[in-house]
Amino acid sequence: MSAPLDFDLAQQRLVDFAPRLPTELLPTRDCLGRYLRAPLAAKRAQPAADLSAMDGYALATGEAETWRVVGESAAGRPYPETLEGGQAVRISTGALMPRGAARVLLQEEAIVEGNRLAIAPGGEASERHVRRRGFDFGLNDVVLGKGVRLGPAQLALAIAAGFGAGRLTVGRLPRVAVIDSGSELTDGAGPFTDAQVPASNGAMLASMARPYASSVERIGPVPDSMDALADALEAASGADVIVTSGGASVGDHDLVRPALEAWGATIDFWKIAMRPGKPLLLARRRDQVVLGLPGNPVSSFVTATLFLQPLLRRMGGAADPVPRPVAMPLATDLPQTGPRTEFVRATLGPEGVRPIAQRDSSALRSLAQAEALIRRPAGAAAARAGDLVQVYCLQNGATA
Ligand SMILES: Nc1nc2c(c(=O)[nH]1)N[C@H]1C(S)=C(S)[C@@H](COP(=O)(O)OP(=O)(O)OC[C@H]3O[C@@H](n4cnc5c(N)ncnc54)[C@H](O)[C@@H]3O)O[C@H]1N2
Ligand code: MOO
Repeated sequence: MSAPLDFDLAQQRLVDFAPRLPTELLPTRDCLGRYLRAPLAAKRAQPAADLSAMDGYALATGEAETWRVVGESAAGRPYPETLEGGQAVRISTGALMPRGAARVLLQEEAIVEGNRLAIAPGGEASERHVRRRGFDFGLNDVVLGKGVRLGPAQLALAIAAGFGAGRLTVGRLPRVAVIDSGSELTDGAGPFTDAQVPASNGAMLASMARPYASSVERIGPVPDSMDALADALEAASGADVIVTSGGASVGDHDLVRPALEAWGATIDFWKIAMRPGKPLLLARRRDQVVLGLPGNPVSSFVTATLFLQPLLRRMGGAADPVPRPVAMPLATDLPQTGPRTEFVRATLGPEGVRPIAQRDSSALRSLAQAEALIRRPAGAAAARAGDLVQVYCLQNGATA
């Protein structure tokens, strides 16, 4: 029996193994959640000209005690003339600085009588209130790199860079099929016998895949038989990624691995030195990737966070598909760890990250409370409150 693979090596192997799907040219408005497959160079500068950052008055360059207000520069309606010495214009936030002006006086610091303008005691006209042309980005600057995910802020940047009515080169997202496997599983409405278990993993995994997939199909639940698994794999033949849950361990009814081999898949790895999630399996048949996740619900969730979502991100074109932990102080002590990298459910608070006492890998209530996973190295000594630990923040839905 081969030793379980080291966690980091396994994650790296998955990233290297993942095939990149072809690119598509999509209207920018349809690109939310896609990964750029080519760097984006700005088609305009932002701002395109010097702007006022505040509401007030743009003052002509040169010294003066008072100024004459000769007009207005409003957003979208610039002042058309060049300011002469001693002249000023009313200006709004975002409006173009007129030619011949370099400083803005805040309206709170202005004394205005008719069209005469003076600086109030303690006030100061300043270049700090001017946003310089191109300070955010210049023409042809690369504003978004290859492999960046287009979330709301990135889409706003692409639109500001001149691509609002254009198209972007993005990766196609994978089609995903999720198979719940286990003869105890049911998706019926009940009443349930004691031997039946609602197939909750399928719904959980499908919702974890959805942001990174073009479609998610659920298959099953499938009973523990080679024939039923063969039929389910066949039904998933249109998917780029097949995710199974359950039947991954070593019991007599754990048939996912032999069923995959009988179906013609090549197993890349099976078993990782992580807790929970040891019986994780990665396989491939032609262009299809199969990720076999353990059936215990917490093991399924943890491996989906650390392997399934990175796999989907990578196939969709992500440059940086693996979630990165951040260092946070522990709110309470943690015991030493065993021979596997451990992932401990936790909540977040002002004092740091607080481990949840319930560690059983089937316990869904504690999973539903979790806002984070603490990552602890294999063979680590006990940790004390206040020690820094590595933390993955989860988008797990329980808090606002
Ligand atoms: N002798 C050994 N036994 C086990 C080992 C081992 O190394 N030697 N590994 C343990 C570990 S670690 C895990 S994790 C489990 C996972 O094994 P499987 O992937 O084969 O999972 P199942 O046995 O099919 O199910 C485990 C548990 O989860 C429930 N389950 C399964 N699928 C779903 C689903 N879709 N929705 C909700 N709940 C599900 C299932 O009913 C079981 O209770 O094996 C250990 N055993
Ligand atoms: O490693 Mo299994 O995934 O306990 O729980």
